[in-house]
Amino acid sequence: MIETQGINIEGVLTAALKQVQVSKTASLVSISEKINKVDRLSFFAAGKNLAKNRSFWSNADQNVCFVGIGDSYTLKAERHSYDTVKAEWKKLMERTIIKRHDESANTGPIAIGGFPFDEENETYQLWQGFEGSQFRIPEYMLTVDENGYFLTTNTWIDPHSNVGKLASVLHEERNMLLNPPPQRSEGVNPILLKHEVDPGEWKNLVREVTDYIDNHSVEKIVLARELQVELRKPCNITDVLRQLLTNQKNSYVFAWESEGACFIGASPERLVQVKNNHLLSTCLAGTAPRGKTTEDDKQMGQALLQDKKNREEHQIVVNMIRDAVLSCAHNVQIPEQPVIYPLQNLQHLYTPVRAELKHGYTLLDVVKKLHPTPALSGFPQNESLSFLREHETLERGWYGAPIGWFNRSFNGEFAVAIRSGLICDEKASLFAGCGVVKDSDPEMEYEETKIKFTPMLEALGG
Ligand SMILES: C=C(O[C@@H]1C=C(C(=O)O)C=C[C@H]1O)C(=O)O
Ligand SMILES: [Mg+2]
Repeated sequence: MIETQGINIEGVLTAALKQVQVSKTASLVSISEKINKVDRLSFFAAGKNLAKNRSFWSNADQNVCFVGIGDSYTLKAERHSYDTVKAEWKKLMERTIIKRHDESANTGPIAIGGFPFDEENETYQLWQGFEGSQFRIPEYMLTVDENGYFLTTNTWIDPHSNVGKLASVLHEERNMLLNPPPQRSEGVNPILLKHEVDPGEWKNLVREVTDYIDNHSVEKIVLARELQVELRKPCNITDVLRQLLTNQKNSYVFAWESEGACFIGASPERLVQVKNNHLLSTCLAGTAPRGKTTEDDKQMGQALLQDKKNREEHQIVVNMIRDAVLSCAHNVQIPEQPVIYPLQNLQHLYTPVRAELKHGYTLLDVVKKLHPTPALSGFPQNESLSFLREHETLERGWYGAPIGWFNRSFNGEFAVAIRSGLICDEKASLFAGCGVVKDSDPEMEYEETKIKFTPMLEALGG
């Protein structure tokens, strides 16, 4: 018999086998337990020996963290993603056997993944492996939260499974992950080449948008651009995560590997969190650099709070999120004025939105209502999306889209995947955008996007 930290895996699987032999269908078995402290990045790095696809998520307060190794199941949807994912997840949960030996709300079968920025977009040159919406339940998932460290093991069992063999494989792999060799940074991997994709054309497009806003009933359009980077050696994702976690406070840090590529970033923008019907969303738009001295910095923050153009950019987001949240929640609370949200390289205008979800709505319904907010597409949503489809040459893929997780009862959280990049070996494409309103100046918007590349550039060693 194999015992791990008080949990008898073979026993759990034997009981599960009896169940599936009665139902005659395969089931996902999800076993979670409390474990001793393990370094999250060492766990992530050790996972490379076991599986191609790893996932990483840390919330902005760094008190909820998931590290996923492999996929025991991947949910994919190309169309009507939110409804499809929701329905498929419910079906999967009905045939999942859950054994929990812990007190955390963040263990058991958890789906980690993302939606595309625009479902209508079907050209996937850059984004191979990230087609449509994809959520995975990792084979092994480390949870780190306020209650401690937990391991969830997710495995399939069918009426013919050899439980003894399965248990011994799981045991061996878990041992490997839970006793990882200590991780040290591989050192600097210098950036050899930086290539901004058509900056001149991009500034022209900003001008075109301001003209367009003057002549149409559109208030804001968010334009994004790409910076291509080449490193000396293939990128070490663990090192990039370490940099982001250390330097980008107040940010969600995420990584999602697929087909040899990794989408990774440190986003300050919460889309929505749902915890037992409590909803928390965020309006984040309006940007200024950080000052060099404390005095300077404070003054720049004050100037941002009073700047007409940035306040307009921000207010458009607040209005839309308020309407979207009102349609599915009550007790909606939104402060009158934004405050400053400070980041390592820049500061934003920030307004939190709190509410109670109405009966019948889930996290995914709210994501559907919110995405894309005017912080990422513009306003009105349809008009700005049509403009982007016609004029933006960048393939946004998962950039600017909801990325996050949810559990069996649809508690979870999504961030907006900005300050991010897609890395494949020694090559990376970084993305940054900005809200263009009628008073936008192409040069200033260009500078704004330039600073938005810095979190990823610094993390890559530039
Ligand atoms: C689009 C991005 O950021 C968004 C645009 C902002 C702005 O224009 O002021 C600020 C925060 C984000 O909502 C990005 O970082 O790529
Ligand atoms: Mg802006």
